[in-house]
Amino acid sequence: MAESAPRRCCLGWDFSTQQVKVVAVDAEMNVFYEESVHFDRDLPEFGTRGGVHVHKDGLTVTSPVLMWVQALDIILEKMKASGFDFSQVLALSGAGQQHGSIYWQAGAQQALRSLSPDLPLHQQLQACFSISDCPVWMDSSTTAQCRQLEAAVGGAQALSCLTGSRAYERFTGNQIAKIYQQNPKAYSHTERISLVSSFAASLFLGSYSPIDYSDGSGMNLLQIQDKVWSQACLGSCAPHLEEKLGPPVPSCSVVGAISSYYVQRYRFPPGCKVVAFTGDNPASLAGMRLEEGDIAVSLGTSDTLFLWLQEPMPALEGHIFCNPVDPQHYMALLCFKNGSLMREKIRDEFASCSWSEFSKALQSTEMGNGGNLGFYFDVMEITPEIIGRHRFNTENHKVSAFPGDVEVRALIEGQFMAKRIHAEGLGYRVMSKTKILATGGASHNRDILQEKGALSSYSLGSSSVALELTL
Ligand SMILES: Nc1ncnc2c1ncn2[C@@H]1O[C@H](COP(=O)(O)OP(=O)(O)O)[C@@H](O)[C@H]1O
Ligand SMILES: O=C(CO)[C@@H](O)[C@H](O)COP(=O)(O)O
Repeated sequence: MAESAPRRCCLGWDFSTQQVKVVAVDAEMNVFYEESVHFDRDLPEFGTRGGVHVHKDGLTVTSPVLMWVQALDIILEKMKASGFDFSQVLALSGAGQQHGSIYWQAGAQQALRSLSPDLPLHQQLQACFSISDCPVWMDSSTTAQCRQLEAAVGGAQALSCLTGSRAYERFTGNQIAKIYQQNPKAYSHTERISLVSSFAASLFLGSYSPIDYSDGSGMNLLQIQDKVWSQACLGSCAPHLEEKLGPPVPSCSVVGAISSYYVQRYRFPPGCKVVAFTGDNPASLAGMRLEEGDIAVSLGTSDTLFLWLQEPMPALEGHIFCNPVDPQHYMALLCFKNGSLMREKIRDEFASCSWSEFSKALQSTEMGNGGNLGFYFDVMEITPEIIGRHRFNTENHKVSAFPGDVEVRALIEGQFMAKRIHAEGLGYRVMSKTKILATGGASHNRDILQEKGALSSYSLGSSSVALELTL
């Protein structure tokens, strides 16, 4: 059999809530290789559901750090077994679920620097973390720390003007403050704190990778205009925090060459560059080549809506992050926690656990749902803070249930309506030329996307909305 010609490429990694994924992209921007490891399915020994552990209080949500490390081992071995030619990889970068934090124990940098190519990473990094279960973006247990931080800087709006967001429970500064207050020993044994993105980059770099401006904006710690850590915020959260975070860098920085571990074990070229990893939403803004005026909807575990901004407009709802492409610009983001997992629940309850039945329900009902409206928040929502299922019939009376098909449509219409209402609250206007781009797992479902386009046109009346799909 003829050998195929070597294909120079870059690798893109995604350490998201439910899985680790990789794509290889060639010089013509063709994605010619994809692989993934799904935490619940492929690493059942960690006992996660949807990639996380929800604690008894219903508010604390964590993920095991060694699960992420082992997922990387598995995916690299899968690539090797498939004959993937690592020697052609010129550079790699990637994304991580935002806000999650990793606590490297004293001595971990040394372990990272002296990895043996004979062993998988997870066997060598077992003793490297002072917190084994890391807080992730779904956590909402830090309300007390949020109020402390806002009080320390002169209130919610003042914090938003400084860091781009009022205090949010999942934002990393508040998570660090909770760990310092509740587990001071683990905090003092920590030599470095990474975000999921900079943690993943560190695994490839074989030393600590810096936090980038864009993902760093999701911490309530970074002054988004000056791009430096806010001394007032650091001081309010925990002592010696600046040295544990390290200086932040622009999102496009080359942070170094790949660790010799990968050169020896997988035959990566020694010059393979590691470009700073960033948050999954900033990475989507960059990867979807979003332009000013466009709006992107990501339908992953969370649903998010984001756009490119020239000037920051910090408010009490939503977030402003540093832009990952142009450090002079910004991006606005809204995050909805009841995204794909809520859709899966309604699918399981009303559409026989099948996406094709779910699609049939959407096809068999009319846009507008005969006046029936529903808002579904099985877990405490972020935008806005609300919980429960709320259904209203055509007479605007609250009801406790809809027929199955109506329920499915009410969920999808309610989700897109909420996105639109909150985006307009941020000052964003859908105009006749607005492109709405979609990404994330549920964007593969054309019937769900149909609703996105239809709802935009529907609520706009005569405006036509171009729907461009990025699958
Ligand atoms: N055909 C489909 N229709 C609707 N949703 C889907 C479909 N296929 C996958 N999904 C949803 O996509 C989600 C995963 O999306 P993904 O963007 O990969 O998430 P993450 O990056 O957060 O891990 C799953 O939870 C699943 O509900
Ligand atoms: O909290 C946010 C954004 O602020 C989430 O969007 C996380 O970044 C998780 O992303 P997914 O795993 O859903 O892609």
